[in-house]
Amino acid sequence: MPLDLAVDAHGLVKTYPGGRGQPDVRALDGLDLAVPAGTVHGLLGPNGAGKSTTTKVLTTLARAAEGTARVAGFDVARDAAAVRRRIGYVSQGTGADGLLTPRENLAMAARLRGASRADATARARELVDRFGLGEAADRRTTCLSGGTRRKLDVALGLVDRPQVLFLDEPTTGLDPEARASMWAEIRRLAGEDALTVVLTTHYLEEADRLADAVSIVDQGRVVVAGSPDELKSTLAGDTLTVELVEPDADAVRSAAARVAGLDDAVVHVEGPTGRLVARTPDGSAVVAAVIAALRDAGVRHGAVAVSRPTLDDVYLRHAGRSWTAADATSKEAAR
Ligand SMILES: Nc1ncnc2c1ncn2[C@@H]1O[C@H](COP(=O)(O)OP(=O)(O)OP(=O)(O)O)[C@@H](O)[C@H]1O
Repeated sequence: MPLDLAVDAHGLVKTYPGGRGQPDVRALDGLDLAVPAGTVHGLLGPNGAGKSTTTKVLTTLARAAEGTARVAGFDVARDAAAVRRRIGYVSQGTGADGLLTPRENLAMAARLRGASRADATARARELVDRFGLGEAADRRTTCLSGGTRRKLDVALGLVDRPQVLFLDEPTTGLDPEARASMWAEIRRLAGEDALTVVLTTHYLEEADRLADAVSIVDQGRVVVAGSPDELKSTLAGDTLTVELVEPDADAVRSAAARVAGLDDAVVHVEGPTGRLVARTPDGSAVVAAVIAALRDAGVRHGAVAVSRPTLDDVYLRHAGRSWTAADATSKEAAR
């Protein structure tokens, strides 16, 4: 493995038993991942894409049936203990004891990892300062806001001074202000300590704003990887979005197919409303033709927008379905 890769994984496969006579679930289906040391890497994918399973394999909590992975220079299967000494892992649930204060939680975590009482107290103080926990550091953890509790979770992942920190959905459930504050914190951590951060997220905006590079995961594979800007710049042209009223999806699709210069058209219907999203080399040149084609097909429409590519469009191009549709499908499947 090149020394500058903090994570280097090839062909990871992991299946879970389906249960109740259902077929097995292939959660990872040949997943590759390369994360340069000192960077923030986003594992981005809709619900059920395989992000958490990837994190579990890389943190030695689960074993892949096939493939290899090295983290901080060590093989996750053969040198699991060496990997564990070099990583921090913050899962989706909290690891903090609600009855203790953040300071006590941090000191206890350090003690559990073998620190003397004095060292544990000093490490807790350092992390309290670093995360700006202030007076919240000495209040019972259950009394804190969601954002502060999540910061404590991240601080707990850093008690052991890891080289690689894995964060599973660090901002799910946080309000926009707490989310922005967490983003700033993660960026600062990576910048100041040459720490490598691998975070899973299903927020496109989070990956776009925070990550040096992203791997877009879909159905257990990485469908495309690169910096958010690189990925977006591979998509020339514009995205055209037309809001629809009580649409008949087939009629919209065939209307879109009749418009020259409209690619990757996807129709998303949600109850009485819907949306047509398509790629086009020049949005302003096709707007009139799209509206005319929809009218001819008897489809009522609302606002029409032309925008520059987003990561949503990158996902659409590489996964063959829109992000919203993929998320909706996996939520449906989970019911
Ligand atoms: N313990 C398990 N037993 C059976 N199936 C599982 C188990 N854990 C995950 N799966 C399935 O494996 C697939 C990948 O799940 P995973 O949790 O890795 O996805 P994810 O991208 O992290 O999704 P989310 O954002 O919802 O956490 C899904 O189909 C999921 O239902």
